[in-house]
Amino acid sequence: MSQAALSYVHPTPDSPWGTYLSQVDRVAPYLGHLARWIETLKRPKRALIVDIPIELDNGSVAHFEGFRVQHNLSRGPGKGGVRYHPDVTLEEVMALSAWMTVKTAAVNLPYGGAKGGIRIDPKQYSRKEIERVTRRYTSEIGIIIGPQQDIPAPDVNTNGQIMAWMMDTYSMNVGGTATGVVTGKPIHLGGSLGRVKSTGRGVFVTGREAARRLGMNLEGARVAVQGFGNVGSAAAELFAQSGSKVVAVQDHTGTIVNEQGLDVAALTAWVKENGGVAGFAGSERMADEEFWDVRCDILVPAALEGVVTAERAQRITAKLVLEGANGPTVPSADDILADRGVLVVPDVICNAGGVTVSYFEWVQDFSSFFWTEEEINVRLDKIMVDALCKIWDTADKHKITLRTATFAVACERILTAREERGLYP
Ligand SMILES: NC(=O)C1=CN([C@@H]2O[C@H](COP(=O)(O)OP(=O)(O)OC[C@H]3O[C@@H](n4cnc5c(N)ncnc54)[C@H](O)[C@@H]3O)[C@@H](O)[C@H]2O)C=CC1
Ligand SMILES: O=C(O)CCC(=O)C(=O)O
Repeated sequence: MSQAALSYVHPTPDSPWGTYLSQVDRVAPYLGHLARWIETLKRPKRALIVDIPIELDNGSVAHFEGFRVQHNLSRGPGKGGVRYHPDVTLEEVMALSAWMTVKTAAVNLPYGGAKGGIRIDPKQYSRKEIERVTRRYTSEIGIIIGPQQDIPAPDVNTNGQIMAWMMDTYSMNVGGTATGVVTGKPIHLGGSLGRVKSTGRGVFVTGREAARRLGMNLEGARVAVQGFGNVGSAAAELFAQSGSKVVAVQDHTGTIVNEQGLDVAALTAWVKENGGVAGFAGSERMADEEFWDVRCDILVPAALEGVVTAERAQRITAKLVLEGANGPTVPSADDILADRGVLVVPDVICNAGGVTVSYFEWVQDFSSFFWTEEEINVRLDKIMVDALCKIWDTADKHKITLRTATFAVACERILTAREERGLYP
């Protein structure tokens, strides 16, 4: 019997939750007897909405909406980042948490999926105000997070400092230092070497493997990157180090191009100093919409959801799309790219490097024994390559896209755990 749709969200075909539901529907034929559990994936286990009141620096009081959604906990504690953005909604956080469930299973980490967010533009607030927002949010979601329950991490507009405040607030509330409650922390507070660049590194590793299988040489390959934050900048740096030419970069301040290849190290320093790519000396400015027409071999969307629309999918010149962002491609665009022979390495495997090194951080925190950066990068590389290999074989076997294949591998693991744990009578 088909189940009623959730009453508290109203997804459209291209909205984040609508996109996710369509991805789940596409995997159903490949799940065999486990398909009877599929409804589990279509509703979050738990969604918490919190009010975050803080005193602003000018003495007035402001309220912010905060969310923490635990989509699925069948394979272990919840895991997933916290986003600070003015457009955050419950529906978006639900989708992001669901993609975490699929992602952690795709790389076989012992986690479920969760995500959090606060509806705030952090650029409008002082450091002290952001600290107050973070501490109040952490206290409010403290009833459902914990090293064995749900472990937040950085996402858009959050970073190691915010994780340090979250760790400190949670620790104060439980009465003892609990480093394992969040990952992506500063190194001297139990953070892991390699975590900051791990998501971008994972994007590069899956890109390198996909390019090899496509017979594409990275040396001289033209790369366009949307989003030059944690994920986009680290991926761009590794492509540049491999001899690729990063010809275009877009962020919230504008779009820049250089036919000869941008100096990625200099651009990174510029963005750190100036807050965005606009005005970078070694480049020309381009109209934002033209980014999607840039002649390139590899396209890396590494900003926000829903940017690869059906219309843009017709124009993209790349042969390989590496989804650094979560949910950048809407389902209709996915179909167009597949028909045009453009290979998409989907978010749920492509950007899994971050959560993989978060897992390493969590393990290191529990054992209080820390690994070298080389050990971390070698282990990360192996996990990503092995996972992609299994997904590729599944795609070949069923003649399906890498996205549906990733869902097939992951959902089999999630629903097997669901079945083995059973239902409480
Ligand atoms: N940080 C992490 O470890 C992980 C992040 N992701 C995903 O990667 C994506 C980027 O995350 P981060 O790099 O961490 O965030 P970030 O906050 O470090 O950077 C975000 C980037 O997106 C750009 N951006 C924002 N709005 C834009 C717009 N309208 N047009 C073009 N660019 C825009 C910003 O200027 C910035 O360069 C998100 O989808 C996130 O969920 C996925 C896995 C892990
Ligand atoms: O590092 C983590 O735990 C989660 C990172 C994240 O939010 C993501 O992969 O989208």
